Amino acid sequence: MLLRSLRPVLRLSSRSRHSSTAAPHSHVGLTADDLTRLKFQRNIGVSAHIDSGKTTLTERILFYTGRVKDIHEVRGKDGVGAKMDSMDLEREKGITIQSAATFCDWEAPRSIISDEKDNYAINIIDTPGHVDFTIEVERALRVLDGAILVLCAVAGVQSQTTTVDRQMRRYGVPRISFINKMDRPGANPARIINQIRTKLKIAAAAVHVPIGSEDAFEGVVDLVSWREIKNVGPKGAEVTYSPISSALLETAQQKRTELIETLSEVDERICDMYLAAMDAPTEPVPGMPLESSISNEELAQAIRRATIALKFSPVFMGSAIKNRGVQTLLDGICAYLPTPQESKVVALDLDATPPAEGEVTETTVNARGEVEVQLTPAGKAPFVGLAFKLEESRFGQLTYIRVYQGTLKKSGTIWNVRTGKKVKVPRLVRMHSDEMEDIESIGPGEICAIFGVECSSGDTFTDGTVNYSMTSMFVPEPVISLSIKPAGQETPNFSRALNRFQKEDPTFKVGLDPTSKETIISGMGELHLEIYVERMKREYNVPCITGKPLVAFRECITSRANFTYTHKKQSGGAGQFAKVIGYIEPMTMPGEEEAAAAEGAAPKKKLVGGKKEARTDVEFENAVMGGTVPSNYIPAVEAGFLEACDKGTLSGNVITNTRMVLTDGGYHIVDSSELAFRLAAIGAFREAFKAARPVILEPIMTVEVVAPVEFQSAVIGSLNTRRGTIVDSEVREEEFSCIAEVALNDMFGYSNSLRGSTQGKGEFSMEYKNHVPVLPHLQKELEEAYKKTMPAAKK
Ligand SMILES: Nc1nc2c(ncn2[C@@H]2O[C@H](COP(=O)(O)OP(=O)(O)OP(=O)(O)O)[C@@H](O)[C@H]2O)c(=O)[nH]1
Repeated sequence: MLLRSLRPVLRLSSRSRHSSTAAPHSHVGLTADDLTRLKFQRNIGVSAHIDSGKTTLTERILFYTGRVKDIHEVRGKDGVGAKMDSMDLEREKGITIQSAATFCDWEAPRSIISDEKDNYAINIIDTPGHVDFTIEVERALRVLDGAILVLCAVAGVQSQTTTVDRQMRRYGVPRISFINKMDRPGANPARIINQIRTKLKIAAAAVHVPIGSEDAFEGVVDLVSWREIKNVGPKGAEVTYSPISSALLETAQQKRTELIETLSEVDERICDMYLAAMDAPTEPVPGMPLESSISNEELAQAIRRATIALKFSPVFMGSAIKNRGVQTLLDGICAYLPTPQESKVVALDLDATPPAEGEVTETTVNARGEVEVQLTPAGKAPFVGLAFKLEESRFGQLTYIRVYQGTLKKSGTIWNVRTGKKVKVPRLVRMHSDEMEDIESIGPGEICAIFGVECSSGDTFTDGTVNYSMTSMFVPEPVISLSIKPAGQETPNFSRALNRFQKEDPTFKVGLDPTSKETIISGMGELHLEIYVERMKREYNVPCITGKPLVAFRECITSRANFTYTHKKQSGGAGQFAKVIGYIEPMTMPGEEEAAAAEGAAPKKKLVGGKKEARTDVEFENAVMGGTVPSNYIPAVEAGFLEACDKGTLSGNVITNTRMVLTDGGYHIVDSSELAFRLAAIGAFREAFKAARPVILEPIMTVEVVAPVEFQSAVIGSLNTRRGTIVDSEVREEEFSCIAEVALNDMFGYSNSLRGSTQGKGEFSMEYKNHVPVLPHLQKELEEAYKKTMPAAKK
């Protein structure tokens, strides 16, 4: 079927005017071998809010699939720690910091009720839950075909669940929801499903009914295969199947009907079957609901179709820690999540030029005017792979690659599309957390790692016969920074470590404060930076002293302002002359763009791989007519504008959301130069900036606090004193949660204060929401503080 669906696309590219490079190779179709391999291949991620049990669940998956011999708990008493938390810091803190890749094999039923089994190969990436490490989730989802969204049976949809949901939408990743911790007091799956529907706005329905609750949670009724599934024996390794007991039959019938009804809203085929069953009810199969004319297999197919079409999420239930429901989830992964062939993967053809305006062509061009090609996961197609994660290992740089088409071979040669460099693949491995297995070659749809290849995160590799680039990942801007210096003598290890971290993690940035000459590191939160400072000490033997964390303020304008500026210098030798006329204006009103991004809109960042990364939050437009500024000086004006945007004049922070339009100007035949135009642009911009009612912006965070109910007023009181706005709160049986929006600047020291006010029982998480203008008194303070750091002449 896929061959059929791909064919039109391939034909289109071969017919298209410009896809001369793409066309011949695109004809490489999928062989029978490819089809079989892909059918039994799954690439999935495990993502969720902090502490939902992702690592505990992955540990079970590895145990039941035979990848690890025993189960070790996160912060377990045996002191070993979970396999996927391989860093010492992760094991000490009991949190996942880096995503870890592994793979396993699973024998899943051939059809939903069949006793015959097929062997599936599953690549799994366990991702961190903490928002400070969100880039890890971002890059994992970029290369995965499906995901398990883990939710706590008590806490349900939490702040980071919504972030992960947004990331899944951004990359079009279908997901199974897994309600974990069904053993907890207060577990309430119906409430969680309702939250998935209302808060994540996706159709969802249970495919399970729990058997027993809290401590007595024993297993599930599977509504599709219509039987009870329980785990027995040591570590729940044995799975037993039995008919549904009479006590649960009625609930199961209702829930199966609910499942079919929910599916009918998003899948036409099951809707027709459901209506037909309603119109002419057949004699119900004893013990089955009314619409029993819909077979188990038809129901399973409908779930699969709707899940892959991103319209539905089947909800599984279990308790990872009590070893319940994990094997059934594995069966679900194989049954409902897509094969690599079913995920549409698009690359940019850098050799193709987009068709002229008005030209009728079948070339696919995206919103940025780039020509897109669809990749075919055929083993014989030209190799295309994406380096999505870098890691320093004992043997040198380890680069994780998702192979999209073609085959990657050990000792083969590959091209880095961004740098144009040819490199040999000295060693090819499959990763199992921090262990690896050497392999000779790897086919499309797979995830592997290569050694000793210099590249950056996000680079595309090909076999050199195609010039394709995978589109970029969304990279959030840092919100916090601090100064750092070695505690002792500065050794080369200091900059070596910072360079490496920067290369591995695009959300970690290193800069130099031009005034204080201090090294400044910035990132996604206090924990993010704290982890890197700790790693400097442990991995590079460079203990460091850090300054107070500072919020990443930004500056922007709020109105339009015109400029007419002449840069003139006549002091012996050649003179300098450049005149620029135009205006600056806000691109959107402050906060608007972030709000759009928060809704899951396509990221505005340009390519990370393939072309040079460029700023897209500021814009330059050349509207000069009649050559009053010769075209060879225009790039210099743009460069001047961008340089001016690096440092605002209010507080020295980066300027954002600003467009400069050059409409007119003047030049001198002898005295004009690129330098003169660059300086003119800087001068013009600074002058117009003052007139355009500039403001300083600060990051606002969405903060979620969960604590026992008795501390509710203490928690709300402390959020109020931090100028927080409570946007949502929920009281459950014993605990309550509340969501507030608070300026990051007011959140310093919050973890200590929360610990104090809740006897250590409260937990919080926060994530970046948007930047908004600071209050006038803070703006004044920041401006004054900045003026004091300026040399006297510049004030
Ligand atoms: N009651 C109960 N506790 C669980 C269950 N699964 C995990 N836990 C506990 O929840 C805590 C967090 O588990 P992890 O597996 O580290 O969660 P995580 O989502 O990987 O955490 P991060 O990666 O740090 O976000 C640990 O103390 C686990 O023992 C479960 O099914 N029931």
